[in-house]
Amino acid sequence: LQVNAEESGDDLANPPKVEEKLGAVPHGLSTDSEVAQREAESISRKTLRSSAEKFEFQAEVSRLMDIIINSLYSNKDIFLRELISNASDALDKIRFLSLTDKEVLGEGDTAKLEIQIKLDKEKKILSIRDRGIGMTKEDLIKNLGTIAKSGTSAFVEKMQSGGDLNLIGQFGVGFYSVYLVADYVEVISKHNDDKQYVWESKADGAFAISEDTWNEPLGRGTEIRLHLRDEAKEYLEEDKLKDLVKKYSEFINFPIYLWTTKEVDVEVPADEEESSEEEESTPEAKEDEDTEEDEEKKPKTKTIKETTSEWELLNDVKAVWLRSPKEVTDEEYSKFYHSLAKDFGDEKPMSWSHFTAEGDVEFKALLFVPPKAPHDLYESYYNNNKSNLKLYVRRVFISDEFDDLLPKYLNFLKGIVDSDTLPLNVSREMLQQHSSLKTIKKKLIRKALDMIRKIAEEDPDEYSNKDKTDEEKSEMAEKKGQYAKFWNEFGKSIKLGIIEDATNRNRLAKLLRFESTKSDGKLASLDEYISRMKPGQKDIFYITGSSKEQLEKSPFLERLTKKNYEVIFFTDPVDEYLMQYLMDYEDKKFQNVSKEGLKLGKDSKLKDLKESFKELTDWWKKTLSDSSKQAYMRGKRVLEINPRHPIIKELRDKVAQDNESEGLKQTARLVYQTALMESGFNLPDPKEFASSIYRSVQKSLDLSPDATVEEEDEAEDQPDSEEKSSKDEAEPSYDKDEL
Ligand SMILES: Nc1ncnc2c1ncn2[C@@H]1O[C@H](COP(=O)(O)OP(=O)(O)OP(=O)(O)O)[C@@H](O)[C@H]1O
Repeated sequence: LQVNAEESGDDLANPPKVEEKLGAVPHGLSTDSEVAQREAESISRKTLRSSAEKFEFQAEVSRLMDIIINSLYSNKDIFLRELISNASDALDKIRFLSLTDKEVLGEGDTAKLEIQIKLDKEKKILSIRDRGIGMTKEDLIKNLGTIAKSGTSAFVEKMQSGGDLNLIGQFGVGFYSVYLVADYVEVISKHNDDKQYVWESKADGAFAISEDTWNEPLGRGTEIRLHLRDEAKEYLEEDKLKDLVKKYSEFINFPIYLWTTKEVDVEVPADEEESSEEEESTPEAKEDEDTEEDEEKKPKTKTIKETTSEWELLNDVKAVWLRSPKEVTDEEYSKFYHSLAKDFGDEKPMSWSHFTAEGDVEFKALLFVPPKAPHDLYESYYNNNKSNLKLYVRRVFISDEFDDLLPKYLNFLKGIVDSDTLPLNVSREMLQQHSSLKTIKKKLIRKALDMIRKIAEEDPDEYSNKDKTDEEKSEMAEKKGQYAKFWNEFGKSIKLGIIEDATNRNRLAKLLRFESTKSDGKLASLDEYISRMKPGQKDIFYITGSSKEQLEKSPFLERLTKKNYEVIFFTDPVDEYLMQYLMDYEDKKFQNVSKEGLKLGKDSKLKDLKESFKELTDWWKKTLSDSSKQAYMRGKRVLEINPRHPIIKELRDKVAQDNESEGLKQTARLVYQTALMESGFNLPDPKEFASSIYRSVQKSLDLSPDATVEEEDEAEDQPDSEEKSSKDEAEPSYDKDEL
């Protein structure tokens, strides 16, 4: 008998009620046994189970809950999407584990990856259940109360300064929004590694945990029961819940079911007495006796109302990124972004890029530029490589914390990547090492930078739209000011990109914006700067400082503005650092106008040349003095250098082209090293070497010191000291006599 009982799963000491076995009692909602237990303990919703283990919430969490429970915030709906999103995350986690171990899913209903919502109008309970990963006792204690996440205090601060509760999900504390609508909450959870537990709290500073011996076993997963406040009764209406799921959770990748109850008309056999009574009491029946007689031969039926319940699927499980971009509307993209980014503000994403990459590595991706930067974008910038992209492999969610899918400076982007090329049944660590990731990253960067460039191109404030049709112009009007908005939110990321990403430096420099002496209070780009350069102006001038106002008073600036040169204001603390990396743009060098010895116009080339040779000569002299007797002896056999020497010729050509990539200094060093090698380490006489190269290069550039050091009109305007230093520099500092 016992063996049979075990097989059937029945507990003889505690036989389940017939209704439970048939599933007539809505799953997991308060059962009679629980009510009985609670009544026996004389516990009302005002007290927690006396037998439970009690815990105090961490102080910040407690403050957060106080804020939520006392909030007058009118949009209380948000709790549902937060719970559904948590349920979906838990399902993603178990599905991921099942890739390498099928057993974890269990069998029968437990293996169904779905979300169920049930309402109990009588007891005013709304419950949401998932068959996700579940929580162990320890998880319940840590996740729902004792470990405050970094977002907790940030969110509390935000709320205290009038922030929007709607953004709760972005701070990673979405669960607590349940207290917008409930005054008592139970979380029943079963993890594969532990027993089933109940967490409960009235948001009064404490929560309790008990091993669950009275509810229906969940198999695996979590059920959240919200005991709704009186003023939140609307969440017991099926239609309200259907609307909310449609509105907020349309893009959840697991089926969401609602247990719906309907009254339907059912034909049932009418009983004999009833039908004869009816016949007698109906006068018309007598009149139509003939017809009635005919009908009497048929079985008598009647229509009655019957209540039936069934699971109704509320969402269409579709992956937006798998659809063709032509089929997806702007509104759908926008809604998908909100659900993906847990950003339920009113604003649309600034832009998106939906594409399929083909070739060796195939993947689909959908990237978004959010309307606003998240609160903690730069907080842990230097030790956080995690991108905000969700990685899927063949529709299966793998991770949203994948390292290095995008470079750090693009971490403000949100989106998903779904690859068919990556393997499914390997660990996250192995996937992280997969060679295809490099290709994916490269393509994502390219697409991301294109998407940002388009924000600028479509912004009428950025480019003249005189060649556009009226229709195009009205479309563009919507995008007015978008790039300035982008720059305001994410400009720093672009600057960090210029610093970190040498490969894409030029592309990123195109996206750079700044104010300048000629930008008229607006933002300007480097291309605009170049288009306004004076004839003969070779360099891009900039000045750095803490504010535009302070810089406008700078005497260095005055010298240039007098001559109508445009000067860029770099006022962000990161700009100094940025300019160490951004050496040139479109063959134009950047010149800091507050550096000593600034030359305007073509003389800067000569200055560079002189600097190169001075450096070269210094280095040379040092080499000579450092070298041993042997080197000195070698040096005595002087290498004959003449202008026709191939190395000298190469140097001349490079200087004449003003080859930016090599740089004069590097070229000079290179030439000297090569000369050394070629001469078999016979060191030439430094004086002779320097002045002969100098002379020959000068000749080829036709730069006679006297004629070119200063533009004539400039010399007049120079303050005395600068004039002097310019003149000094006019003499080659490594002329024979000086050396
Ligand atoms: N249904 C659930 N199944 C399993 N674990 C859950 C469930 N709901 C919540 N949790 C756990 O509780 C934690 C806290 O949830 P909470 O909603 O406050 O934050 P979050 O899910 O991390 O972030 P967000 O609010 O952005 O969704 C989660 O990180 C998760 O570990």
